[in-house]
Amino acid sequence: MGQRLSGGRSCLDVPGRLLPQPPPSPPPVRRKLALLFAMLCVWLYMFLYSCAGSCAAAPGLLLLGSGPRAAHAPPALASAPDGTPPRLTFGGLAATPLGAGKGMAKGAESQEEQSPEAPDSPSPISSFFSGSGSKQLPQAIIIGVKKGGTRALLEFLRVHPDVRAVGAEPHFFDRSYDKGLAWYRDLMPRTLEGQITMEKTPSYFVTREAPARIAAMSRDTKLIVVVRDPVTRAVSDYAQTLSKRPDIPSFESLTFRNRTAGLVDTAWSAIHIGLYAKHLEHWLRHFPLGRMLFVSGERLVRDPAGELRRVQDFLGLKRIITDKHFYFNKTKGFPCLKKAEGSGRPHCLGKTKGRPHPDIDGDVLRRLRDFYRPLNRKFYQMTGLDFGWD
Ligand SMILES: Nc1ncnc2c1ncn2[C@@H]1O[C@H](COP(=O)(O)OS(=O)(=O)O)[C@@H](OP(=O)(O)O)[C@H]1O
Repeated sequence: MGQRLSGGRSCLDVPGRLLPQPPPSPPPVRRKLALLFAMLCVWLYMFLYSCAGSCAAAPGLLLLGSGPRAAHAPPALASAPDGTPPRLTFGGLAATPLGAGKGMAKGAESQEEQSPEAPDSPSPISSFFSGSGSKQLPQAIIIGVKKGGTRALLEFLRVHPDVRAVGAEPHFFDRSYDKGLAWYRDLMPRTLEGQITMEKTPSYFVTREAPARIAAMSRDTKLIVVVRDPVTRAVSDYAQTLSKRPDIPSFESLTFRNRTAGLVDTAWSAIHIGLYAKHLEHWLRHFPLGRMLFVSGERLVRDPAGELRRVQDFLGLKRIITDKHFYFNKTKGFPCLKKAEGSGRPHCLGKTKGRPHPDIDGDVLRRLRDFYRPLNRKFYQMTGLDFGWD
């Protein structure tokens, strides 16, 4: 103490810099700069927030720069005033470039293989906005059919800024219904005002309980069914199973209950799914035809923009997805996106879409065509659309 006080210094003599001092007031220029920066941040936040719903709709910004938006068009397939559906022909359409298809074993699961085109992880831009908006139950569902081209349709639709969709198949109305609608809603991506929430689960179309369950959620739900020649579809289904279980019996032996008698085994799921008229009857007990849109799987390959136009009209969306969004990839043998949603890079569907189909005995295919013909005709009548499979 004495030491500290020596030299004539007391505690009171400690230099001012060691005592608590009030913070120096920032010079006016720095204060103004800080204020300006804060205002800039607020403005930037508001700008980006509004962009999530509106700027993205401008094709020149986040899409392809594909020109002005087309005007809203009326639904292409509105029913006639007397309730009879209009007739639209898909006749003369070529089958998929790879021709005849593939199938699956009796009772085989109908879940889509996990593939890169079923992304659950949001794109960087969606992650940025993941905090905004709210989760809604889907207003539109792609309910089928398995191997019809459902993944291609959903991936193409996702390019639309007003469509938000779950990547993986939720299988809520067939496998997880007991989990409840809150669970289902929680699977959905967040949407902003004016955006449509969608999902696809192709097995719904053949699930007996699905129509009533979806109607109980909302009778206004829009239902999309991608249909494909049931014979090619069956072969495609078989090829999928064969790729996982190479030891399954031949397509020919699974097709018939009694080959000599020409008795087709309708219990085999690859055949059963193609009984479109029968499945549609169940849906029409719960939904009017006007709530359903039938997309031609063949035309989705041949003219994706044409089918996407019908789908956008049906969903009440602006016609933003056009032929400018697609190119034909010769190696893949299918149309691909010039710029995929989120990445902005060219994007084809993965290897599990567009597989080579095994060779099937021509006589078996002919007999299957004969089997499906009357059912296809009934389906054309019910939908008012001729898909040209015969
Ligand atoms: N653009 C494009 N690229 C690749 N594949 C396309 C495309 N458009 C339609 N398809 C056809 O989609 C068929 C698979 O149908 P799904 O996606 O409905 O299959 S699944 O039920 O989800 O497993 C798939 O069937 P396979 O050719 O038998 O593999 C394709 O023919």
